Amino acid sequence: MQKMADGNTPHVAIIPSPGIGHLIPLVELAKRLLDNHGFTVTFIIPGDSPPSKAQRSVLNSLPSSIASVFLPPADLSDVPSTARIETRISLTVTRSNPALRELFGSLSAEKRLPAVLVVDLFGTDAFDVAAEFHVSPYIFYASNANVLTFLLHLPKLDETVSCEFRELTEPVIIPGCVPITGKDFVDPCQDRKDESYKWLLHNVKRFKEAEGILVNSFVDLEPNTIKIVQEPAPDKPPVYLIGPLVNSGSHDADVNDEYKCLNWLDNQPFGSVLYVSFGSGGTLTFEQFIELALGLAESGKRFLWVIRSPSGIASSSYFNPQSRNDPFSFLPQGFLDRTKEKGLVVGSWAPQAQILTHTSIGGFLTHCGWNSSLESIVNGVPLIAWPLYAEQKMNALLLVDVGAALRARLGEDGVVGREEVARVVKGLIEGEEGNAVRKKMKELKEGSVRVLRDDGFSTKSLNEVSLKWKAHQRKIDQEQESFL
Ligand SMILES: O=c1ccn([C@@H]2O[C@H](COP(=O)(O)OP(=O)(O)O[C@H]3O[C@H](CO)[C@@H](O)[C@H](O)[C@H]3O)[C@@H](O)[C@H]2O)c(=O)[nH]1
Repeated sequence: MQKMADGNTPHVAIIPSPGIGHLIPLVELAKRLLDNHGFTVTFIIPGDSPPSKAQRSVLNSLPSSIASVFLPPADLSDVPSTARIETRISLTVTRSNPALRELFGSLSAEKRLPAVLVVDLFGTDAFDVAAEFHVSPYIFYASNANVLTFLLHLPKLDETVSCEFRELTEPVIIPGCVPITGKDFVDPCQDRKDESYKWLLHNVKRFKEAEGILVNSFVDLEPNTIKIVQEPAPDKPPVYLIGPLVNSGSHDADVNDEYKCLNWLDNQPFGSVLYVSFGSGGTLTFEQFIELALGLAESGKRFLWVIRSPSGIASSSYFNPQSRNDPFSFLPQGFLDRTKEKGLVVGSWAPQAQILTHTSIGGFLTHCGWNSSLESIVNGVPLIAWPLYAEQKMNALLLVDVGAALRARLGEDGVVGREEVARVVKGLIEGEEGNAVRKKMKELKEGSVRVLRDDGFSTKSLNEVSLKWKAHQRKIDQEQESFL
């Protein structure tokens, strides 16, 4: 355990559920709470195995006033290996409650109990422990207000729709949301009999127990949704838009890869390179991997592609971004030679935050993970949406709807063919449609700067939350005093 909060300093505990995509924005939240609001922060990390290299590298990069406590691994030995990621993530948090209770017990004995516990989408069972210690429960929703609105509506959909959502023939209209077909609902909703759906519903039903929900989005990106999601309603906690909180470090990138990527980008023309990456865990099928490779080559455009060994399960690298096999061995024969003038291919992990700020980058082909989407937006980099799993199809709909992304279209066989890859890549980098997206991205980038100024929308929202948290800290401190 690293240094922990001193008594009397406002103290927040954060539980990121497993997955780097959940940890990274919470780390940025912690830094903001420390720098702008004088909080000390303790990360409490649950897992079902010892912490990964990626987790350690992210947490080790933090200032010493942000502490980290790794809870003992939760026992998931009875969970089938075929269980979906949402099931594993939720169970890990739920089964870590005894260890969390013990930790809060010792913090309380030392008068260092946090005023607030922040969890993410899959962490609401930790509210049981928060309630026992009078710690105020909050949710940090790491994706956008559009998907949050959908999730808040999910219990009602669950009651009113009897078939599988994917069988619905009409798009579902939810006030404040982009119209959405059942097939594009978040992944765990694709099979209502699966445990992952039950866990999602379980967590979402507990959202109402939170004192507030913080969302990593900002007003310019989804103005209509925000108006609706912030309207007070029974069973809906106040919603605060505090984003964009984006990755500011290179974390797990290999230094050689980091140097290779940035050095290569230094030698490319301004705005010419398409960055291609599917986040911390996304993988393509072998067939799709090949079509993407051939399409990139056929486009004739420059690209920086982060590859991972293909797999039949799109989220197969979620808990461990590193490929088990050599991903280069799956590339079409002669590919690297054929594209060496135009392309750079790196394995598994790249310094994405630095790449997206580089002036040679002209576009980002992304799986629409929300962190990647925001990192692109704050740098004004136009997107090609290529969603894979989780809530990424909903993110893609939103990004295309606001004009921030072009969409790579699936063929009838469910694969994006090489011609389509070449079409959409050329369209983004040099086409008229690319210009429109670039223009929109410029506006969004400006908006993302505005909301984070001293008097900006997101800054004011976080100020409001911070005042509430400090008031609760005083109450907790008084309670602890009166026990003496
Ligand atoms: O080579 C890489 C790949 C990723 N990253 C970083 O890792 C993060 C990836 O986050 P994200 O783009 O959101 O993707 P996932 O890791 O897939 O995120 C999970 O969590 C997100 C937030 O809840 C969801 O939006 C996604 O659907 C879900 O898969 C970003 O900060 C990237 O900068 C790197 O630095 N280098």
